Amino acid sequence: MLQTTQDQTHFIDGQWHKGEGMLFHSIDPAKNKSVWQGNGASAAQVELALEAARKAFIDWSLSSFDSRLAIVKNFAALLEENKVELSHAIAKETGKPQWETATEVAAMIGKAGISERAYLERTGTVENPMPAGKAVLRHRPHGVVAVFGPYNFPGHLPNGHIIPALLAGNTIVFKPSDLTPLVAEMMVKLWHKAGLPDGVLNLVQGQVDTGKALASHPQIDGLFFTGSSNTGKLLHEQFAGSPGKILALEMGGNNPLIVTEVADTKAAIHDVIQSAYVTSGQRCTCARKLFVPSGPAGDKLIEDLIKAIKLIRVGHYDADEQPFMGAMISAKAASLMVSAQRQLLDLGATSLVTLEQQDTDTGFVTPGLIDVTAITATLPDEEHFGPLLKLIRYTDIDDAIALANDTKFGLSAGLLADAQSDYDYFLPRIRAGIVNWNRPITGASSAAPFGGIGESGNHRASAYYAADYCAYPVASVELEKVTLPGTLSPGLSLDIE
Ligand SMILES: NC(=O)C1=CN([C@@H]2O[C@H](COP(=O)(O)OP(=O)(O)OC[C@H]3O[C@@H](n4cnc5c(N)ncnc54)[C@H](O)[C@@H]3O)[C@@H](O)[C@H]2O)C=CC1
Ligand SMILES: O=C(O)CCC(=O)N[C@@H](CCC(=O)O)C(=O)O
Repeated sequence: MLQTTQDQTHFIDGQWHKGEGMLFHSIDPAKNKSVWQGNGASAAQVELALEAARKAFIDWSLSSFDSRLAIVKNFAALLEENKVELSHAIAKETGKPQWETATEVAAMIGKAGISERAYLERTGTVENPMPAGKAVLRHRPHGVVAVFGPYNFPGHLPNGHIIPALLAGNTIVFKPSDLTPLVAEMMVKLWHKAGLPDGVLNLVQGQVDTGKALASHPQIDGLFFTGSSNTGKLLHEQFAGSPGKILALEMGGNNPLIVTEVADTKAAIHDVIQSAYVTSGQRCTCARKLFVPSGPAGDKLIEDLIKAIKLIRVGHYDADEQPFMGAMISAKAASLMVSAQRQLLDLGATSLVTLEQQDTDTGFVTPGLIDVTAITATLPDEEHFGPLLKLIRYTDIDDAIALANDTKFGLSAGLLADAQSDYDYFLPRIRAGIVNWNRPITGASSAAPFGGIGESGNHRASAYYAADYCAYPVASVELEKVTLPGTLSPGLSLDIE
């Protein structure tokens, strides 16, 4: 059922089509083997997908919430049935270890129930009595929306837009990352099997040209994007002058993690590693800057952190002894991390644990820790999307917080501190959409809003709040019969007979 062929690349109006655009393929970054190949969707095929979504919109949006929910539940049940196959495909296409991709599929399954609750709580129907009649709040779907997904969670993150969008009654054209087409194809096959009517969810695969054709098309009523800030900003520019279209951007971060005083240094080291190196540093929430106090306690923490980083197992996604870190998404992404490290060293940083690409044909890199204390004034405010953590030593917490906030991004931030008073000080001063205390800053909950400030997003938080951008409110005052009010406004008379 989940087999792939080159003739089944795009799913438009309930049918699989061969692509008419550029040939592209996805590569297993751990084994350097081709996983999937096909031709991207041409602009004409993108157009067909949008027409199909438009045609399907009326019936889908008028169907009952319960009937839409039933299909979402079928999909969740199919994910459960196919979880091993899907999690193995994610591992193969991204290099992430299978223990981790199993958690990705579990998050996808959990999204169904969470989105149902969010829909009812945030966008349900509310009635309030009025002196004459009642006030009713309802929500309507936007229409045809485009969903763009990133490669790092090729199942979970697009799914986090797709499920709430469908529950709200929108129809969709989905453009996944061109690095993970297999996972997208498998997901869409499961939706079809779940009973989604033709045209409600369409899949167009391809590279930037396909993305541009979709994002710039006048037929979309909205676009839900998870990906890099660079692409998100391009989309934002493209949407300028279209205030009637909804744009939800979930983008990158340059996230700080500050340590003050902690008794259990092993626990602190665990939380640092989980924040910086999980998914080989390829989470938007990953810690990029670690602030540790100057002095002997900080020195000891760093000494132990270095030892622990050197013990992190890096390896194949399917190894019997599972690694903590798999390969990065591509050999190119790995070599970009080596270059980023080189650039920081050239600026005057000191390597404490050197990130190394294990061979130039694969995405394997070892985790790195680099002391950038001497170059904070010239530190580039860039998201280095990989396992390279920058260390900054500080003496004054206000300086540390100021440096932590000295970024155009604002996605996640964390404090490791035993004193509640430290957190009380930190929380109102740090600028981020996710602020954690004594917990890793990765692994955000789908049951909470998920989004950042600055260039991390555009105030359209996802996860629990995705319901908000999937529907617009319609406020009505209603009275069953046209009725004359008891008192007329001054100056009005209806003595007309
Ligand atoms: N805030 C959040 O929720 C999350 C953000 N991210 C961010 O995503 C990035 C990694 O994902 P990537 O796949 O590299 O992102 P990306 O921006 O390269 O690609 C995202 C999607 O946009 C498409 N695309 C790329 N250029 C386009 C263009 N000019 N016009 C239209 N579509 C275009 C891609 O094909 C893909 O489907 C990181 O920056 C990470 O921080 C990742 C996960 C979660
Ligand atoms: O979208 C949700 O349901 C919750 C947010 C989430 O799962 N975040 C993950 C992955 C996102 C990323 O960082 O790429 C996390 O915070 O680890």
